[in-house]
Amino acid sequence: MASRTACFGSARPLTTRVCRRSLVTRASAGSARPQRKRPEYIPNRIDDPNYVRVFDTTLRDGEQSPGATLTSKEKMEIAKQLQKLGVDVIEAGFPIASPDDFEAVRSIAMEVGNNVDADGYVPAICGLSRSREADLERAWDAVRHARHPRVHVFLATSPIHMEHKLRMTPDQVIRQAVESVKHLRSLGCKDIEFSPEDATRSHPTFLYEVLAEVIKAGATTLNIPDTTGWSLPHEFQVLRGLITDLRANVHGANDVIFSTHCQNDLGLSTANSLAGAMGGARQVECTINGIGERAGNASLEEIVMAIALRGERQLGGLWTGINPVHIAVTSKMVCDYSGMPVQPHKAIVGANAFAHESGIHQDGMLKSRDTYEIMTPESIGLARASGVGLVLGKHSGRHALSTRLAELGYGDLPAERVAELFRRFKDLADKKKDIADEDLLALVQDGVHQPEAVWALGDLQVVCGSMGLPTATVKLIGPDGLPRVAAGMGTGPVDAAYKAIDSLVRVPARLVDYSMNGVTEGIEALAVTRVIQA
Ligand SMILES: CC(=O)SCCNC(=O)CCNC(=O)[C@H](O)C(C)(C)COP(=O)(O)OP(=O)(O)OC[C@H]1O[C@@H](n2cnc3c(N)ncnc32)[C@H](O)[C@@H]1OP(=O)(O)O
Ligand SMILES: CC(C)C(=O)C(=O)O
Repeated sequence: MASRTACFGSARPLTTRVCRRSLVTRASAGSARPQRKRPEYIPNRIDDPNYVRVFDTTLRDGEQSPGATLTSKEKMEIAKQLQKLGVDVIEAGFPIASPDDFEAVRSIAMEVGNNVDADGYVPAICGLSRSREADLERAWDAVRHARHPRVHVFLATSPIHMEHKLRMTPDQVIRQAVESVKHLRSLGCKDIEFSPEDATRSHPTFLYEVLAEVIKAGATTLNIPDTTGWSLPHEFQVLRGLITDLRANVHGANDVIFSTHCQNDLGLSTANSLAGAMGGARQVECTINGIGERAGNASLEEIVMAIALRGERQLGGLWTGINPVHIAVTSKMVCDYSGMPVQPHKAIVGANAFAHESGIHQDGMLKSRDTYEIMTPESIGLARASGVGLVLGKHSGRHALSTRLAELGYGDLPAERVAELFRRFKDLADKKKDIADEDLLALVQDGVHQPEAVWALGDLQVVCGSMGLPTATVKLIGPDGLPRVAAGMGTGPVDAAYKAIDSLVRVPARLVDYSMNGVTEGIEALAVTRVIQA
């Protein structure tokens, strides 16, 4: 236990240093690429043993999210953005699914798949296919004009899928998998990914057998899909054993890349993907914002930032070619085009990911940002909306309020005035969830321009509707501090209230005009009221 504490104690500052050096520098350099040059794209080999390929499947698995259909134009825009982000492989769709999907994959392969970026890099473009000749040919047709065309063929290997869905015996599955890989080879495809669907619920010896056979047939990437999100991270790490066995026993297994594809049914997709990478996978499949079938897929931004922040020291030196400064824009684009909103507390890209509402946190942030932030918003391409991202609300303290007031130009208010504003701010925050800048300005200006109160409002009750006369009952606290109550009737609720007030203050007047303009937004908004009496 003692050594564990020591380990965590010494790791934190180092992590922060890594973050500051490798991310903030990169973020401030705008669109600069990661400092290391990523290895050349070779289908079955990566020349840097620590480099993890990022395979983005937003346009395929992501699009399988119910309600997330993308048009071809939107897919093209996203693909271009994914290239900017630095993904290694773009799975652009499932070409047999529809003529439109075929066309989307084909045009992405032609355009993005041949667009050499400033560093001489072009992403591989991949099409998904079932283990059927017509599918394979359609997928190959769609991607073949890319500089690095890839076909991803899948066939389920778990007993439940083989028996109930495919209605095939294990022998038939092996034969069909091998024939598919060979067929792709015969078409001229040299970059072949094979996925034993539902791998994590497959029998380990059968899984081994299928993988060994497809390696011999010519597959270049072997993906281990956790199709139902069933796996636990420590189980995913046993991938190391599978890889070691295959490499020791199967000719050609040293020249293939292993991959993860983790669904999020138990919320473990990021953890499983990282465990897989620790186990030897050098490709991670993921989607922007974690969208995907059912509970979604592993989230690209989570995996990438975990590797960026912790890869150097805690993940054995792993790194990716992603330039995190493009994450925020990509996330927003996918959110807008897919219509899949990002939950506010989503890691990395949620609206609250860099927001601080509690007084103690805000105090810490004001003193030093790394008290509560392990990365900067700038590192993922977000400009801070204001100051250090403080959200003022009922848990905020004086430090945060004074800082925001100073940022709004009220840095020289006397201490008593700040104390009074703090009290009114807390009252308002009890009624209103977030206090916006406009709320604060209204509070400050209200105090500055208010005449001194002689009568104070105690309570007010108004009854009005389509039946009868509007009536108001008002309780006022007089100059002597004593309460007085009166009722009035009027042409409307405001007129009735003023009639009641008039009867108490005994300054006869007639309501001439009344208007109310919202200063802030929402149902708890502050408003400016204008009353003209004669
Ligand atoms: C785990 C995953 O995410 S896999 C990807 C899932 N994505 C999608 O399904 C989206 C796109 N899909 C589609 O547009 C359609 O399902 C199509 C065009 C692919 C197929 O449509 P249909 O021919 O009408 O078949 P349908 O979808 O109803 O049924 C699937 C068939 O494929 C078979 N099948 C499923 N997986 C595979 C596979 N990997 N290889 C070969 N056949 C398969 C099923 O057993 C079933 O066969 P059957 O018709 O002989 O019973
Ligand atoms: C096609 C495969 C990789 C897949 O999406 C899954 O198994 O979830």
